[in-house]
Amino acid sequence: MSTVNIPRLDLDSYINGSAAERKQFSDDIGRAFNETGFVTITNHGLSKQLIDELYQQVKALFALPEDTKHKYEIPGLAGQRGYTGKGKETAKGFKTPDLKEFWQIGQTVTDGSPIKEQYPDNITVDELPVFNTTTREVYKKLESAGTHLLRAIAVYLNLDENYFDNKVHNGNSILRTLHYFPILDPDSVPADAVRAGAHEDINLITLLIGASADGLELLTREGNWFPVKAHGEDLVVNVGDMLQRLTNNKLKSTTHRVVNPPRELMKNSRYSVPFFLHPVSDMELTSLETCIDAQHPKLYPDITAGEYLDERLREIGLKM
Ligand SMILES: O=C(O)CCC(=O)C(=O)O
Ligand SMILES: [Fe+2]
Repeated sequence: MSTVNIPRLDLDSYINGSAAERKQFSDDIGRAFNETGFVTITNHGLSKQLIDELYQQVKALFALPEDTKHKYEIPGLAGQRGYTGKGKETAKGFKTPDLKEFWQIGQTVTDGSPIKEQYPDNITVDELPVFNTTTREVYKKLESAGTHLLRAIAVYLNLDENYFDNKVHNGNSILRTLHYFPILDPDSVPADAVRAGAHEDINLITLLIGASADGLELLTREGNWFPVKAHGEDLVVNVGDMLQRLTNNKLKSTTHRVVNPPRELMKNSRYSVPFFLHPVSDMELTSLETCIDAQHPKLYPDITAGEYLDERLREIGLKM
C-alpha cells in the first residue's frame, strides 16, 4: 500500500507566528491540498473540555427515544436543520442509503444582516438545553478556525489574504453531528450498506472533530483506500468540491468514505462531527483566472454556491 502524506500543521503558527512561520504554514497546507486534499490541524482553538462536552451531548441526543428524534425531522428543510433519520442520505451514485443518522446546525446571524432571511432557523432540542449552547459554541469556533485556514490558502493561491473573509462571514456553513448506529444483526442490512459511501464534500473545506475513531479512509490518486488518522483532539481538514471548482482542480476534493468495522464490532456506535464550511449563497464559484492556463484549461461552467448546493442536495436524496 502506498503511503500518503497527511501533514500535521499548527494553526497557531499561522495566526500568531512570525512572517516565516506564516509563509511555511501557507506553503504546507497549499501543497497538501494540491497533492492529497487532506491535513490534520492542531492548536485550532477548541479545548479538550469543549470537545468532550460536545461528544457527551451528541451521545445524549442520539440516545433519545426514536419518537422524540423524529419530532425534529422537519419536512422541506432538506435535512439542513434538525434531525435526519436512518436511511435518508445516499452517497451520489449509490442505491443503498448510508448506515447513519444525523443532526445539523446552521448559521446564526447576529449582526442584523439581511442575509438572515435566507436561512431557516435552527431547531433547538428541548430535552437537551446544553446540546444547543455547546453546538453553537463549537460552530463559531470552527467557523473562526476555518476562516484562518482559508486565509492561509488565499496566500498560497496568490490572492489577497482576506479574499474569503466576506464570503464565509454569515455563510451557509453546517455543523453535522453524526451517529453511525449499532447494528446488532449485520445480516439484517443490505450486503452493500456502509456507514458512509464514497463521496466528495460539497462545500469549500470540511473541519472534522473525532475522526480518530477507525473507519475514515481516503482514495489515493493511485486508486487505493488509505486510513485517515488524527492525533488526540486534532481536526482533520479536507478540500470540498466548491474549493476544487474555484481553483480549477489545483486543490483536490478527495473522495473519502467511512467503512464498516469487522462484523463483531458492528454493534458499537461511531460518532463524528464534521463542520462543512460554506460561503454565502451568492458567491461565484467561477474558476480563478490564476488557475487557468494552456496546461490547465477551464474545467467547469460558472455557477453560484447556492445553485451548486441545491444541485448536490438533490443528487444525495435530501432535496426533492
Ligand atoms: O464520519 C466521518 O469520519 C466522516 C464523515 C463524512 O465524510 C461526511 O459526513 O461528509
Ligand atoms: Fe465527507
